[in-house]
Amino acid sequence: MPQVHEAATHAFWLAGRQATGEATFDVSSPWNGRLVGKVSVPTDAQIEEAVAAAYAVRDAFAATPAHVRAAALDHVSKRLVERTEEIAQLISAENGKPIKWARGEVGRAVSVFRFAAEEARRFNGGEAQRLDTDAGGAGRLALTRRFPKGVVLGIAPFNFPLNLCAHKIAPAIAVGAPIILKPAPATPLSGLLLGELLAETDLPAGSWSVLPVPNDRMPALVQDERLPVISFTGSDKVGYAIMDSVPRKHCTLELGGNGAAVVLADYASDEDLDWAANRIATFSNYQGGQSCISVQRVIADASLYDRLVPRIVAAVEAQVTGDPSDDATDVGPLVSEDAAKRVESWVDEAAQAGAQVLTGGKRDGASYAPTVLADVPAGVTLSCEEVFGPVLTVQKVNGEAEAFAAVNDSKYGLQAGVFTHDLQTAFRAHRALEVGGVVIGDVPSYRADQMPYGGVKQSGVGREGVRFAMDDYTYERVMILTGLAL
Ligand SMILES: NC(=O)C1=CN([C@@H]2O[C@H](COP(=O)(O)OP(=O)(O)OC[C@H]3O[C@@H](n4cnc5c(N)ncnc54)[C@H](OP(=O)(O)O)[C@@H]3O)[C@@H](O)[C@H]2O)C=CC1
Ligand SMILES: O=C(O)[C@H](O)COP(=O)(O)O
Repeated sequence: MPQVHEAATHAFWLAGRQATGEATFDVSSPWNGRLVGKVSVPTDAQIEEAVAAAYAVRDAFAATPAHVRAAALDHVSKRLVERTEEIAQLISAENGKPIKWARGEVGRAVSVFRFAAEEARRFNGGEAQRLDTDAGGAGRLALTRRFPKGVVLGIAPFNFPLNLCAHKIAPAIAVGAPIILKPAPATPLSGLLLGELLAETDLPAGSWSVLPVPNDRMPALVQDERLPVISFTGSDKVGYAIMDSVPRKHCTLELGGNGAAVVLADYASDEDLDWAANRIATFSNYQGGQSCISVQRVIADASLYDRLVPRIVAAVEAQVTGDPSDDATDVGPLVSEDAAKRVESWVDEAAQAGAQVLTGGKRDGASYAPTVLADVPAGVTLSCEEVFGPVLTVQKVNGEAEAFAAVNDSKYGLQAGVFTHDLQTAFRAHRALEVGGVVIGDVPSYRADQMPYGGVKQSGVGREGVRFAMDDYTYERVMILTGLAL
């Protein structure tokens, strides 16, 4: 069985090579407090060195042949496959994520790098447009290709310590944009391990760095004019603070959500309700609910509400909680005891305001029991904010229009799931729901890594998903050829 590098001091990656700074911080398991590793913190001079190197290499990197970038991406993908078990254990140890979900995350990162390799080979063939549609354009042709906007600053959160780093790095390499990645301080080890794999490639020095920069030194990096693109995943509070502080930069913000699963009247057979209940229970609790597309709100038609809710409660109670390293565990701890205390306070607030706790509602250290609430009053925090914990609310509605209005009654708009068999309803949902993605016949928590992913309203701006992030990191530059025999 491969071993996680216990309590080793992890160097960071400065312009493609390992380096250490003057200080370190500890990374501990949220499950048992065990020290998982120590991480070296870059000094100001080292951060400057990484930025200067990325800036200096930007033109050369953009001009790298596609096969070089694709080969590097393929290499990382293959090495992730080879080291899957070790990396899954690392994710599980630093994040508290159950090992089966951690293995799934590594599998997704394998795909992200593979998709990026494929896209790198296809990217920028150019698009020709004849301009002789008017007399003034006779003999003229526009050739449009995309070029990097510049060095990318990627900021990743703790909930998918590997794959959300992959979603920043892989598209940047695919387009030839240098990237400086800041992993989340709670879970930096997976992002640093990605550096090990990148260091095995022929990518030019300076084209990538992984720097665990403390937050108090982030504003300077965010303001740095040599980094014109910021790709951030995390809370709306921090994301918008960053964007507001640099209004002239290109910011992609992938922020929170309070994902809704709608169960409509036609989804009423016993088989339908069992499927919906099981999917809802699984995906309100996966990664302890710490995914911005986890199910937070169930919006069920009144005609089936009384048959659905007991099934959901039973399926939630069947979730296996406990040690994240155990293959059988479905739900582990949250990222920290503070996070679990916050979830506890929101559930307690809702209960005091009249909500019924149908199951769960208990905390043990950093672990919070999978929880279902009904009759949650509109004004409480749980009704308005992203809970980011293993908690779901159930709500009764009359008909499709009321259900869709309830989904849209949120400041967030990331993804929604609609359980229906009706094609017309599916199209109406697609048109009516103010979200970045509508999943028909399943929960909102489905993300394929190659599809466009991102939100509207407070859920963010811009799209990730390999090709879409590549578009985001680049801009169109047109070349007009003249005097041609078109
Ligand atoms: N959309 C999503 O997937 C996510 C949503 N969230 C939501 O956010 C809540 C809080 O989680 P949290 O991890 O604190 O999320 P944050 O938004 O605070 O953190 C996300 C990333 O941004 C970093 N960061 C924090 N402050 C700054 C800053 N001023 N400048 C640059 N980078 C900064 C964080 O580092 P550091 O950890 O040191 O603060 C981390 O790497 C969650 O409960 C959840 O509701 C969180 C994570 C992901
Ligand atoms: O499945 C995923 O990739 C995540 O849910 C996306 O990450 P997010 O929770 O940060 O959106």
